[in-house]
Amino acid sequence: MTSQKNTPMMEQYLSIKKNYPDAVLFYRMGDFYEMFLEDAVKASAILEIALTSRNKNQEDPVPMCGIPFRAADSYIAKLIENGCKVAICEQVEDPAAAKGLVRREVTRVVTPGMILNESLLDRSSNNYLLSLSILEGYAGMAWLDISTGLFITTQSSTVNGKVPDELLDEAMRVAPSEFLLPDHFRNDPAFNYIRKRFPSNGITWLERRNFRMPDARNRLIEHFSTRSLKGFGCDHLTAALSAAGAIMAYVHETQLQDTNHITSLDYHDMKSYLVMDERSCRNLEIFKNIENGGKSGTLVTILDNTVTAMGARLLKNWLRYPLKDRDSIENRLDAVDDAINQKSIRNSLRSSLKSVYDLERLGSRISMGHGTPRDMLALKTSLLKLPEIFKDLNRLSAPLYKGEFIENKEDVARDLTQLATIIDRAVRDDAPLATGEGGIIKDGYSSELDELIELSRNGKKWILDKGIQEKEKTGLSSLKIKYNKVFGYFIELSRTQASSAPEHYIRKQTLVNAERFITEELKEMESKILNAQEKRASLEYDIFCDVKKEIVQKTESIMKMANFLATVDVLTCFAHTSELNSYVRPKIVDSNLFIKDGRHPVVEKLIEGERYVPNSVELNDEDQQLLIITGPNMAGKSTVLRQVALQVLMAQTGCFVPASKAEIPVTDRIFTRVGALDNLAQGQSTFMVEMEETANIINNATPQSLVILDEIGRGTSTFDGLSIAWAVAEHLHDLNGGEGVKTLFATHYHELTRLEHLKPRVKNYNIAVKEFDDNIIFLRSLVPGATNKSYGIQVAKLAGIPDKVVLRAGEILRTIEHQGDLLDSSNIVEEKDLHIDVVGKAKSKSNSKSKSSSKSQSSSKSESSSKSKTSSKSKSNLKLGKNDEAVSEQMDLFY
Ligand SMILES: Nc1ncnc2c1ncn2[C@@H]1O[C@H](COP(=O)(O)OP(=O)(O)OP(=O)(O)O)[C@@H](O)[C@H]1O
Repeated sequence: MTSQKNTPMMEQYLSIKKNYPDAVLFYRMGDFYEMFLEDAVKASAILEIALTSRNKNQEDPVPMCGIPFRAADSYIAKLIENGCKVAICEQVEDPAAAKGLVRREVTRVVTPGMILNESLLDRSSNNYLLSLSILEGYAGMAWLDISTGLFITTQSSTVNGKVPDELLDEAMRVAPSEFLLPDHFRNDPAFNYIRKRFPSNGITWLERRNFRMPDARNRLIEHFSTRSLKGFGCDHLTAALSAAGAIMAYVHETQLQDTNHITSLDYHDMKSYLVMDERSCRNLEIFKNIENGGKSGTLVTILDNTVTAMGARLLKNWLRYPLKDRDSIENRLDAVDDAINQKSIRNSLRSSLKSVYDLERLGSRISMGHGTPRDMLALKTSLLKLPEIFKDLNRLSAPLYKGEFIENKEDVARDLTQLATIIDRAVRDDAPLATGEGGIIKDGYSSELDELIELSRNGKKWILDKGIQEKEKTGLSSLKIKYNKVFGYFIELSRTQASSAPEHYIRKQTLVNAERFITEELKEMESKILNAQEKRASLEYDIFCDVKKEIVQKTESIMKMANFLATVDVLTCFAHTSELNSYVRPKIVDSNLFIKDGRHPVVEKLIEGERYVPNSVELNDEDQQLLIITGPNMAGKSTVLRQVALQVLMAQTGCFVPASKAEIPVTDRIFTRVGALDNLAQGQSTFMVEMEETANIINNATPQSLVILDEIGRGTSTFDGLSIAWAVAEHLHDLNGGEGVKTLFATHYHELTRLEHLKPRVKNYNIAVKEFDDNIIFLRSLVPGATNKSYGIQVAKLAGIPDKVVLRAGEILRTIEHQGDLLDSSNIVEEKDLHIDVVGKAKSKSNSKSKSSSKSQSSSKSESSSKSKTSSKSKSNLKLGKNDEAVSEQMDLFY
């Protein structure tokens, strides 16, 4: 489009648009946001709205589409979901007062990580923007939730100049909706990881200068109005500050308004928390289930009985970062204990907290200039609940309820009481959502406003009264005050009385029977009445802004209180959930883990038609550090494994646990290798994922870790798998200079149970079942000792595999068990030789003589093949089930 052809409006549009090339520009025109050119083509397709054009009849029509400004939120949400950014361009002067084209400016840019609108956010989740930077041998990371002001940073040493895995894992845990990466790394393979793992999350490439030090640091200092960042404990962490400073630059660039609600930068010391990588979070179904990524069947849904949105978010953060400091864990447990014992206080607290709105997001919205009168009312309602809440808290004894960790507690309390009073005095209880039409401010707050309200309410009455007063004063009986569009209000006298009109009456019109006059007072009043509504709305808006300023000044106090109330909410929620589900207080110990009658917190709630069978587990550093757990499919091996991991996690979060007694040692990492979660979409095979996870465990587990291994080696040939499983079990036992690591190892490789005799701290357990005819009954209890049966075929039958196939599998299994050589197919009776008799038993048509001769032949064959192939480790040496001596013998070779 050439500039000669452009209208002034289009010129204005293009000059604004050029600063926001990667955003869809919402250009405000009256009651609509219009989009033009490529933006219109793109947005109309996503939003499914009509694409029209400006200058239709000209050679070069401009594609356009529009949406009503009142409905903008839902359209913005749809564009964001589709990976777009939206720049909102408003009219920044009154169109009526504007000379020529109305001035317009972009007032904010909405990106996936920069959402403030409540309707676009999940109340119980933080919405993070995360940035990464590499500087001077360190990788820094910072993440911000602009909707709550939570701002965190951390850093680690780089590995071969790259972002280390621990930081990338952390990024996965944070799960941001938008990444901010340095532009100069656009082609750096180190960042492929992010591109691969977060294909649907927006990546914004930011110019290098935003990450540069010392500018990044200075930006932060300026924002927090501090002299250094020492108070935040991160003044020396250059890479962390580079990442955080870049976030701040992006905030300034996109928000274009105050961000006072970002009151601190928290340094996240990864070493202070129990580490659980993203895969383990998935494996243990803490936040998302494995089946479809939804919330059902997750730990968080069982534990989350919080009553505020802030509490729900904090609970997730606590679960994401369980503590490692024993005193801090005990502090939380004390508080939960206290609230369990004081049921009536707890109930009263939870009922008060229910009336507390989302202070973090309210505070943020108001501070960024988006607050509505209703937000103020919500803030007031919440603040007015504080005295009741603190009265209850004072009746509890645990230190965490005392709010002692609220810095300058007295100032905060005073600030918030003042604020509640100001809002209460100023804002009407029935204030509207919007600020444009008045009806916000209470009578009596401002005499000027009262007069305006009085005028707009009683304007007509004033005129009527004025007419009566004038009539009385002048004694002119025909005097009337009337109104028309031409003159506004005027006084009308009959022709006969018109000559007696007082001198200050100004003649305006002569009619056949009457004369019309105005007076200065009447005109003054008229303009007051006619403008009253408009003036009232504008004065109310000014007062509303004044109240807003008061609130903004106290943002820090609001945020501190929000955080405190969220903590109280989570602690009382833990108490409520623990009582509801009969959890017990775990004893935090030094080394040995002991859980008596433990239950899986989720499975116990979800199983139907069966009672949950509790199980006890002990892991110690003397004689049972690595438990080999065998048992049939479906017996409950995975459930026991996960329940132990979840109990450790719950205990270190500060929650009670589902057991009759629990001693939990402070654990530094929980590693899990559970099931087969394919990462095919990311180009990794099931086996590759399994081995990567196993390698991660072997390389990083410490004596304080807990390792959960569920059937490793399953994704490859049985012989390879068994060998790997065996070697991994040995390695974990001998890890850390022989100290070993607490491990629960569930397996179908029964050969592994031999390790109990070979390694001092290995102990066999199995999940008991009862055989009954050809069926099994699951007893679900974990008992000492090994089992050597898988009952896979019985389970297949339970799962609905057709009888014919089940019977055939049984026949094959028996043959293999007797002959011992899987690959020698000549041992397997031909399928056509099988038939199913009326009672469902499979029989071979071959007579017993031929069967036994074939058996003896194959067994001698098997023996010779076993001998000849041992050294070459051929797969044909595979033995399954009871017949495992050969494999065990081979394993013995390693000792
Ligand atoms: N202690 C228990 N009490 C009652 N039901 C249980 C218990 N443990 C497990 N279950 C039930 O058994 C089902 C199967 O358990 P799980 O997946 O742990 O078995 P598994 O032994 O790991 O099976 P596989 O070897 O096939 O993976 C669970 O989904 C649950 O419904």
